[in-house]
Amino acid sequence: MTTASAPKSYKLELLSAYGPVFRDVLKSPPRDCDASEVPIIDLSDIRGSEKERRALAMKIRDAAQNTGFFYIKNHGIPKPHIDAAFNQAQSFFAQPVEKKAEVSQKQSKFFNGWSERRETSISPTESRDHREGFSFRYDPKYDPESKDLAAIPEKVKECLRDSVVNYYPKNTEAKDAIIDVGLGAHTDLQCFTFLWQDSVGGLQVLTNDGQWIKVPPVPDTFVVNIGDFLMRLSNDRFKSTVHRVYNYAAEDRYSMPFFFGFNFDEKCTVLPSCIDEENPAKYEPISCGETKLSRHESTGPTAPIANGLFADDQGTFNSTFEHAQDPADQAVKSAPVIVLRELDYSHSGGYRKPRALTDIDIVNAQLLKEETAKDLIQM
Ligand SMILES: O=C(O)CCC(=O)C(=O)O
Ligand SMILES: [Fe+2]
Repeated sequence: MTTASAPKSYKLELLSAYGPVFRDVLKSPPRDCDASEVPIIDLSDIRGSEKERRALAMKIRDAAQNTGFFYIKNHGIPKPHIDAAFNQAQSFFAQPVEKKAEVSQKQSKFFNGWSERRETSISPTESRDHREGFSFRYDPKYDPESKDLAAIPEKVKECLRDSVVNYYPKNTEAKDAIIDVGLGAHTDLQCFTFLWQDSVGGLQVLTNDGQWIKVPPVPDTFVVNIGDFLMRLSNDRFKSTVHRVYNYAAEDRYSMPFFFGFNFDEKCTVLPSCIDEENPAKYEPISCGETKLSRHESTGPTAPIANGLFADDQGTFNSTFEHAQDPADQAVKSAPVIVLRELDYSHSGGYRKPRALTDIDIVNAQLLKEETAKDLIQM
């Protein structure tokens, strides 16, 4: 008798500006990255001779075209500033939930503020995110250290500097237990991200071959990665790479990403220098604000809970389940139903926009057989 071999890969659903995209991902465990995949680039030459600056620019270009992730060292950001920010992050998250709720992201029009554990679900294929975040936007107006605003070039003034501090609580399960993802698989939306991570580890990056690789902390470096808007600007020359976080450690993990990109009212258009006869523009101009809004709507508190099951344009249900481990979903175990929230998507303008917030008993609505519903709930 032949036994069917277990599939070696699974489909990972990702959110993009045009709706869901899928990647084949190997089921093999994450392996360590090597220096060719995520190089450490020394920025000391940034103020060197033209030759040195060119050589540095080429290293950055190669890394941006290869994995889209690299470390930078000798970046010039003073250690006391980083330590002070890290201390603030720890003190903020150590406060009681009621205190943090006073600055809840739910009250903000622009997605600033605190998001609680399991509030977001950045990856439709994975569990809810087991992390807390605090999002804010840098504005020199509120900077306690006055800055010479005239020194900032006009073009850069239009850019947005979004920041988050992330807190991934320590793992209290057994080392080999299946745990929730800290922050699910995603690409960053803006142009590029500078990420400071503490010494705990947990960041993983997806290679082109669909293998998760670990990008461990390297003292005194920042991780830099390319975001979606830079990938569009460069007509896909620079790679916006999928990444996620799992905190398997018995220690709390903190990270501080800084997203550099466009303001809400800007348009992201492919640069003329990245287009020629053989490489026509792959992307239409898009509104940065709308894209950002649509991403937040799809990942925030109202994101689908029974992720991976959604109707396509013909109303057919596609099952792309990988995990449905969310205890909130599993709470419906007692009944042979799966309640889908926010089932209804419009595809207007190429964005995946939630149109309505609905609770649907999909068994009663005869969209799913009771047996299948039970199987899905048990997964
Ligand atoms: O915590 C990390 O290492 C990564 C965080 C991240 O990817 C994000 O906030 O977009
Ligand atoms: Fe990210």
